[in-house]
Amino acid sequence: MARRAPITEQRPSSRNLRVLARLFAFVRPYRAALAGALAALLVAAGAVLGFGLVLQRVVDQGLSSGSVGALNHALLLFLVVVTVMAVSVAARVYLVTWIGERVVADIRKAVFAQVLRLDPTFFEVTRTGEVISRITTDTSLLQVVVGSTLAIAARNALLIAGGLAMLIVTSPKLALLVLLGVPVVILPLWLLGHRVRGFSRASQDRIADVGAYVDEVLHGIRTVQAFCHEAVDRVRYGQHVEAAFAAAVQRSRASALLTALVMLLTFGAISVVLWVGGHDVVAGRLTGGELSAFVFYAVLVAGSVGALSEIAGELLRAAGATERLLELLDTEPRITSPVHPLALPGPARGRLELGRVTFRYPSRPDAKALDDVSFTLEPGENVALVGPSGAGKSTVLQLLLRFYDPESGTIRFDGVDVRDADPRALRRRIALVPQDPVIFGADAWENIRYGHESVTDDDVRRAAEAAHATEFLDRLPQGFATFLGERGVRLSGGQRQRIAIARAILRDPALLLLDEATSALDAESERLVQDALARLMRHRTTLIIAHRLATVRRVDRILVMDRGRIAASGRHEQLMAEQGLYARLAALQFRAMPAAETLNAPVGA
Ligand SMILES: Nc1ncnc2c1ncn2[C@@H]1O[C@H](COP(=O)(O)OP(=O)(O)OP(=O)(O)O)[C@@H](O)[C@H]1O
Repeated sequence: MARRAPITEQRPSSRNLRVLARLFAFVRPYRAALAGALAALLVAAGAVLGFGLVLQRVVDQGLSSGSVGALNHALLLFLVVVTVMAVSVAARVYLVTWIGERVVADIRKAVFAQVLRLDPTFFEVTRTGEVISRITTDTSLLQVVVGSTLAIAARNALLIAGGLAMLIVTSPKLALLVLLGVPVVILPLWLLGHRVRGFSRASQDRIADVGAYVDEVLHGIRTVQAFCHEAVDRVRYGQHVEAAFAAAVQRSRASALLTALVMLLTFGAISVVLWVGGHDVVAGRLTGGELSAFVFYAVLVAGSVGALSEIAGELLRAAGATERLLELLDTEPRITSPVHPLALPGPARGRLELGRVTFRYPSRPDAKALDDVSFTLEPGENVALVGPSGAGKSTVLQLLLRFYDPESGTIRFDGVDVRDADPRALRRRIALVPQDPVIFGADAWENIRYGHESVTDDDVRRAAEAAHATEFLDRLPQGFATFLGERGVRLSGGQRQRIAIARAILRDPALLLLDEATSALDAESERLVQDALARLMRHRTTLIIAHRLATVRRVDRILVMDRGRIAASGRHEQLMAEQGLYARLAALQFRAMPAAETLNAPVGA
């Protein structure tokens, strides 16, 4: 369980704004809804500003004049403004949330589709938990931002602009006073706000650590328990949690201080305005209504400035999340289809040719996993790969499926260099029966049909019969409709293999890749699996990583691999007679464990 590097570090915020602009590309398809939301936003902001005027009327005409009619009139106006505001706010909330949810749904789909395109190298250098967190947490963060924060920001910006205008209209002198006071209020808040944001980021990173640790431990929970490692994990997890707590406390402290400062400074400023304005009212230079309206606008502007600075942090966080998502969307898979892929000749014959293939795993550039490997599989030929652990057998299969490209040399399938073909077309002609087949959380029909959705139930059943899988599938509670996989019925190793064989039978591939299970099955399962495999391999080009004597005896040819090279090739008897690596492996294994018949233990053990 090696720790792998996170994909991105935090970047400076100047890039973040550009990133938010790119996010707009996802909003563009919903222009109509966006226009509606903007209109609602403008009307609502207008209504709020209108309140000040209504207030001024209520005080000057209703209250000061003592006329009940004027008061009624002013309050009626008040009700009209309230209604307009309520309706426009409702429209704004609905439309903006809708856009947010819609955009996030689109981004989730785009990111997931992208992740499915990426090649194994990406997953080797990226923690799975991190990819999952990008698709879930990062997109949720975006949803909050697109679905509310951005609208709140726009609303506050409008209120600030409109409020300032109304301040000037109501009393230019007091407005000038307020404007002079703004830097005094804003500067300390801005400075402290900056610190709070830094703490928030630190706190988020700590929370990500907590998540990553849980992910790692839960994935390896059986190993953790088998090695009685729980106490160590408990302590380490505790440390991560405490670090997250400490970071959160630091953030809360700064943010509490910020809140107090906001209140003191804004209300202090308002009291100065009230004091100066009050003198003007007493001297008759200003009406009571004007002063009321002025204070209303001043509070509105100050509140909006405060709200804007608060959500600035959230916007930055969202910019970070967006950047990580966009980076994922921009990642180009290393294995791609050429612009004009060569069609593989039809009908498929299943001829395979490796010419001087050398390959290193991108994550281990210092070691050659395959070193100048050449061999040919003629159509219909059954060939076994044997060799000690780490010899490169699985690597050959990975390259044939084109999960990686060789560093030098070529791989030809039916005469076409696999790099010139569409990888999907190539993979459709190949079936892989892995050592430990994956069973998905679906019923048996779907598990066998996997990747071959168009075939009928009858075909699935026939494949299952040929794979000796009907025997156990029919005995399940709901037969083939029984839910298998993680949260369904757990299948035994032999049963999983037979499902995988049924899958391969259904694909009817030109090339069959088989990674024989190392663990010994009971005699009955073993016989059924071997029998199913034998049928599948008949008249079909097959490359099999063989661990069993029964298998190597049956194949046309054996390739012995050692340290990334082909050390020898031939039939079992021939290789035994050569007294080389194969004979040594065989002697060690067959003498020690004649029943298990395992071939690929380390040499010289
Ligand atoms: N994803 C990977 N990244 C880096 N190195 C790898 C990766 N997979 C395998 N290797 C290395 O490549 C070499 C060949 O590995 P490979 O899995 O092909 O051996 P193998 O013959 O199939 O062994 P086994 O019988 O134990 O499965 C080994 O040294 C292994 O450590």
